[in-house]
Amino acid sequence: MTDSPSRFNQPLGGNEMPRFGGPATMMRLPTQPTAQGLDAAFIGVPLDIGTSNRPGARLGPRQIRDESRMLRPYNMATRAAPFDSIQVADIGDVPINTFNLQKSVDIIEAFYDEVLSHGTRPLTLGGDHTIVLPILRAMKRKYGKVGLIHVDAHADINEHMFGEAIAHGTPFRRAVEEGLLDGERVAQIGLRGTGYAADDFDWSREQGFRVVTAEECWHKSLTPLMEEVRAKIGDGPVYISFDIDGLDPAYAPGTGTAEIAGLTVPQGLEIIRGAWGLDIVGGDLVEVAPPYDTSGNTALVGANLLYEMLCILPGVQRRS
Ligand SMILES: NC(=[NH2+])NCCC[C@H](N)C(=O)O
Ligand SMILES: [Mn+2]
Ligand SMILES: [Mn+2]
Repeated sequence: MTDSPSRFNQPLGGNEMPRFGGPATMMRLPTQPTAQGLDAAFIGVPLDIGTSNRPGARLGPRQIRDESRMLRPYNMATRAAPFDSIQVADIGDVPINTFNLQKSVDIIEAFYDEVLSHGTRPLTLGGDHTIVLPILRAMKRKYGKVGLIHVDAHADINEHMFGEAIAHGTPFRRAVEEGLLDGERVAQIGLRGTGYAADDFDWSREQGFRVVTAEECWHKSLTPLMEEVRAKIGDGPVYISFDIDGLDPAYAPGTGTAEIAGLTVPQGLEIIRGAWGLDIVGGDLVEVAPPYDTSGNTALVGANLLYEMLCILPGVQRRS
């Protein structure tokens, strides 16, 4: 059966070009210089000068794109058909200034203002978690305050790091201070490890966040939790920020601030799939550090999670 040619961009097929060949874009999709005409865009932010331990996330976008060559167009678990439904492309990387974090934040913010001006929903390949702050600033100008589904081992609500307000451990405190988030519509899932004080997670709770520690997730499906999260998030715009270190280091070793006893990959999939039906305005997958990812499997997991975010975007049909 020969399908009529789609009016939407298609990833280059694994039987058209060997998976180890072809363009080095996300899912080997077409590329274009801006988000004009796109419903969704994959964007790389190759920044890691906000990291506090292992470096390397600057190489995350390139590695996630490389490992995304294994992805096929249809989601066999949810029957989502993103490339039959919406227009998607890879619009490349944000030209950050790797010698100046503040200037990079400004560059990222301006880049996402332009992307959002087209009504496009960005799916971002990080880079370290600092990048979510400028993205959320742009989101506020487009949508007003947004809800947040945040997967992470860390709350990333530090007051500062070495006295600096901007780093990968501070973005969500800055976001609350700047009025970018609707605290009552925020869930942080996977928090764990050691802290600077016993009440480190309480600041999130004081903002109205639903804090789900890793211990609360152990040994169970997260599908029931996502029913609660969907009810909390409601109908308003919501952003997904997925720090790959929310997963256990056994499944995602290639990351900069690994913490033991994290989420499984199936639980990560349940979280994203459980957001189906929400008004997802964008998402990111951050903190993949290829120099510590000798097998490439951390980047492979990241690529799959970004694909799952694509599959739950508004407008993406599911095949009956
Ligand atoms: N996005 C991240 N990986 N954040 C890591 C922050 C680490 C932790 N908050 C610390 O201060 O040590
Ligand atoms: Mn983290
Ligand atoms: Mn983080």
